[in-house]
Amino acid sequence: MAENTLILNGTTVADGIKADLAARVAVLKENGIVPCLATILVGDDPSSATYVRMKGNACARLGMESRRIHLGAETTTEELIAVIDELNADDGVHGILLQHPVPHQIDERAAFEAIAIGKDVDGVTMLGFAQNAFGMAEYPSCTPAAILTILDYYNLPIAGKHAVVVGRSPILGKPVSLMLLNRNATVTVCHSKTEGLAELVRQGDIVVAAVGKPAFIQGEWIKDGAVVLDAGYNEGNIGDVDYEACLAKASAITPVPAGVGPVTIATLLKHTVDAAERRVFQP
Ligand SMILES: Nc1nc(=O)c2c([nH]1)NC[C@@H]1CN(c3ccc(C(=O)N[C@@H](CCC(=O)O)C(=O)O)cc3)C=[N+]21
Repeated sequence: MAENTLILNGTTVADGIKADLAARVAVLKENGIVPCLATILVGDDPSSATYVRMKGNACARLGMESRRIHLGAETTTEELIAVIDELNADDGVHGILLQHPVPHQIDERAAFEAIAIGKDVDGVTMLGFAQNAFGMAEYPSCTPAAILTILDYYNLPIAGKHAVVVGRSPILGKPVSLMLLNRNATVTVCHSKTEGLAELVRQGDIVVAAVGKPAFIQGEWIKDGAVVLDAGYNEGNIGDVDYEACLAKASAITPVPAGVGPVTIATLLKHTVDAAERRVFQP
């Protein structure tokens, strides 16, 4: 393989999504509505702050509104839920994103569950997850949805393929596994306790890296001609895939940066516009 590996350009995919959204935002504004995403950041983790800032900036560039809520590192679960309840009740807010991870004293699951289903544009609630598992979600988790959007944009087949997902987190590995299954892939889900990981990854026609360990997926693990999607976002903009080594084996691969990340953000904006349209056009 190697010579003609297709670089899956997430920036191009995201630009297409955002161009479509700009027209929809304009129509909403004619109807007196500015789509609004509320982002909640708890604590002072610098990379989380960067991602949240990128989400707010992306809203601004599209003429959308964003409310950035920044809570202290000592915030309790009750205080966080009280903030979420206020945003749930606020008609000016269409989508709510609670940035993961939150400080350890907070019950993150309880906080996610507090988000009203109609505003769960990030697909983090149990009901949103269950709807997604049945292929019926209005707002599937953004990074999993971004991965499927990239595959579809490049017309890469999913049905009948063996997809190997490395990682099983509630907003990434687990939902993307179910979404690939719903598209008729045969799915293997690997994780930190998996035995014989390299052998399993080697069977993948599609490999999704969602582990959270820099450059973890090795080139020797990649089957010749596999499609590799890197959903990792480690310190220093390093993905979960050993990029050069996997590039040499893959038929197509997402880089980091400019792969899955920008499509994740565009998906979040799209879901927020969807939510605003539902409020205006089907109240
Ligand atoms: N509730 C929740 N939902 C999330 O969707 C969520 C989250 N929590 N916590 C953290 C991760 C991470 N994440 C990223 C999104 C975009 C880029 C991204 O666009 N990165 C740029 C580069 C970043 C840079 O230039 O610094 C790129 O890949 O091109 C990265 C990371 C969303 N996450």
